[in-house]
Amino acid sequence: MKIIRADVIITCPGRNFVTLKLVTDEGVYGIGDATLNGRELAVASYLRDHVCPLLVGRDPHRIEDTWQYLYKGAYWRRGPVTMSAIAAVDMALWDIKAKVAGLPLYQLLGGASRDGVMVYSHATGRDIPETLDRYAAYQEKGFKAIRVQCGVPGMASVYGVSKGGDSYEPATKGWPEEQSWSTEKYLNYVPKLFEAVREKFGFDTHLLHDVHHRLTPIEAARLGKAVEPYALFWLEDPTPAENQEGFRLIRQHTTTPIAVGEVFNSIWDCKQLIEEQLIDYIRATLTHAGGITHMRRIADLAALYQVRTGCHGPSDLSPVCMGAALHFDLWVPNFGVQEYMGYPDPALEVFPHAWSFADGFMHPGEAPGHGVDIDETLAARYPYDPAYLPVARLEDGTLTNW
Ligand SMILES: O=C(O)C(=O)C[C@H](O)[C@H](O)CO
Repeated sequence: MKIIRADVIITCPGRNFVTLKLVTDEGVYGIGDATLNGRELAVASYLRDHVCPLLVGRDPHRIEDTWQYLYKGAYWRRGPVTMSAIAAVDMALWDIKAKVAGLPLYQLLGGASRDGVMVYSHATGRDIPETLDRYAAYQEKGFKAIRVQCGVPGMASVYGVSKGGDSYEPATKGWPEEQSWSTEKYLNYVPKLFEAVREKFGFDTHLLHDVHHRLTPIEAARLGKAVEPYALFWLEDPTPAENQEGFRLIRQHTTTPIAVGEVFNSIWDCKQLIEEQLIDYIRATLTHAGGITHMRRIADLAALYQVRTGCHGPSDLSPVCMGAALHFDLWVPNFGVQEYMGYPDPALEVFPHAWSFADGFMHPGEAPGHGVDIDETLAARYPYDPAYLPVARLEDGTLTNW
């Protein structure tokens, strides 16, 4: 069996997605997600100009060899662009292998370790009452785990909260939006949100929150300690993780579980955090961290230290990533939770999928492969539309972490 074509498809059904399609001489094809929010064309070019020509003629079954060939063969290792491109190839190859076997992908990984994949969604509001209403609506839909984010008095915009109060999409057209940030206002307010949730809804649903890299280690330690009574499932990205030793300080002060890793793209980014047990959940995911082949290595390392997975799953990773991630989640022994923000209808139409949701759990379905396809005719109706993630400044104008 040979790969005879490798195409990159860029489409914007509500937001931009980059998809790699590998076609074989036997007519079987596979697709992989290569979307890197705000830098989509860099990965598309990496694939089109440097990877696709190398794939034509290769045996699609040699997934490991192809992974090593693209990783070691480039000489220049790691980084989000390279690793997203490798991930797309890897996902497409696993899709092909499972289709040829006539099996859903999770069966090739080792079979199901659970009946369904617990997913969390985002309850966000401009203020606490609005967030509580959204929380109630997600509970009503059956979610067992809910992330909460809300507006902070005195701050014009806050990560995770849309200005109109509807679903949150951070990327904006034109130049990156400039947002302002005050750690003091945030730290003084956010514990009140958790208190209100626990007071109104009790402790039965898992409660999550994303700090989105905004605090220093000692500030994060203070927050983790202050919110211990609300028994969070996790506090995510409390401080930027380039400085992995910084997490020691957080750990010394609080038992609030910590989740990190959505901006990671290789096992090397996770190594110290996992080996020193500085985190409880690893958030790397298939598209940005080298596909199924590499995520399995990260999860296996994490399992040695009782760190569980909590794959990143925002609406800026395509439904292809979501489908493949659900197969991974159904199999991975040290599974924790999977993020699921959902997608606008046009995206779900461009990417027909086999997954399902019921009562807080998702299942990848039994279709051979990863169960997500692309309708190329429909995709062509939604041309690429440049958009950027925002940047954040402190109130005095200093650029800070968004
Ligand atoms: O889903 C999350 O936890 C995020 O933080 C989402 C990120 O802001 C988003 O993926 C950036 O493109």
